Amino acid sequence: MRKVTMRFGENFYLFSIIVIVSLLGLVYLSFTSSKSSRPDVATTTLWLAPIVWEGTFDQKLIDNIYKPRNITVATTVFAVGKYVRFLKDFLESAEQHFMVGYRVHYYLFTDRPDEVPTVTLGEGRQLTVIKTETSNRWQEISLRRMERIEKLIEKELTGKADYIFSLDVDSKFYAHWGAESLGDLVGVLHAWYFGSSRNHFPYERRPESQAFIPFEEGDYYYGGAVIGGHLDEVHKLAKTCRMQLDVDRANHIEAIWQEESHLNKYFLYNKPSKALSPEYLWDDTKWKRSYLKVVRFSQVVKNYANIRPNP
Ligand SMILES: CC(=O)N[C@H]1[C@@H](OP(=O)(O)OP(=O)(O)OC[C@H]2O[C@@H](n3ccc(=O)[nH]c3=O)[C@H](O)[C@@H]2O)O[C@H](CO)[C@H](O)[C@@H]1O
Ligand SMILES: [Mn+2]
Repeated sequence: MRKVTMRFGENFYLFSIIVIVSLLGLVYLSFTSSKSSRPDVATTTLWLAPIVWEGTFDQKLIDNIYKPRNITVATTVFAVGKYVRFLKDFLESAEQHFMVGYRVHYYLFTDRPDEVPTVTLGEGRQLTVIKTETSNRWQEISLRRMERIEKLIEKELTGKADYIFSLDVDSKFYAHWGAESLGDLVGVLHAWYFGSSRNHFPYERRPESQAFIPFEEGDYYYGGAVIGGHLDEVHKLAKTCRMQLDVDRANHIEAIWQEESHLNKYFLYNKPSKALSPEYLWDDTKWKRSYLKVVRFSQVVKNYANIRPNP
């Protein structure tokens, strides 16, 4: 009889411990899984594409997915006229922070090949200089990128690269920019318009332009300085924007922010599969906001009158 009581006592003790440990486990799990790592910002778009912020991804897990695929990331950079002066900082900082550990092939378009600085590239990284003509209008230099990207993908990249990024050269990398940025079609949320309501976005508002977006439409304002994605998707984007730019040209109209306006129109009807937060396109002149935990890539301060061929 005594033995039975003892066994019951022991079992009860063990049972209580199991219950307490399980409860603590449940509390821990519900706490860690329901708590968003970034409650201060939206981390998905309304069409459930991720918005990439510091704290929303695990770099090791992402590298485990992309590294075995042995991918190549083509990266187009335009340095026409005096913009060659930005190349050194751009390339040196890219070698420190941009897609480190991945194969990167820079395609550098310039009218001044002799002025391209020598920058030591890491393993698996290369640079091809492509001579291109200049223009006496900066707007033209900027918007012509679409057609050059379109042709580059058609003539050069098929079978040689998997992803492509087009990046503004008047910029610098300050921190990690890795495979978390890859996706089928990738746009960046423009730092100056992030958080503004859409009627404040500087979309093209004249219906005569192919880039026209009415006031009651629009999701975000995307920056023209970063366009990315899978080769096929970026080819479709560049070709469509180039065709729309051609129609505008024939109608003697230039969209307010040139190819950036056409890009915004494109993204309105062809939603990006991933959006990069303003961490990926900040501006050195902009006051750092509390949501900005890290600046990865930022536009450097420039004297427009000094470097552009026209006002
Ligand atoms: C931060 C951002 O989203 N910037 C966009 C914005 O102004 P930005 O003021 O950033 O335009 P920008 O002067 O940097 O020109 C865009 C790019 O074109 C190239 N370039 C331009 C002029 C020149 O003389 N030589 C030259 O090489 C260069 O690669 C430069 O980075 O609007 C432009 C279109 O109007 C582009 O969409 C830019 O990407
Ligand atoms: Mn720029």
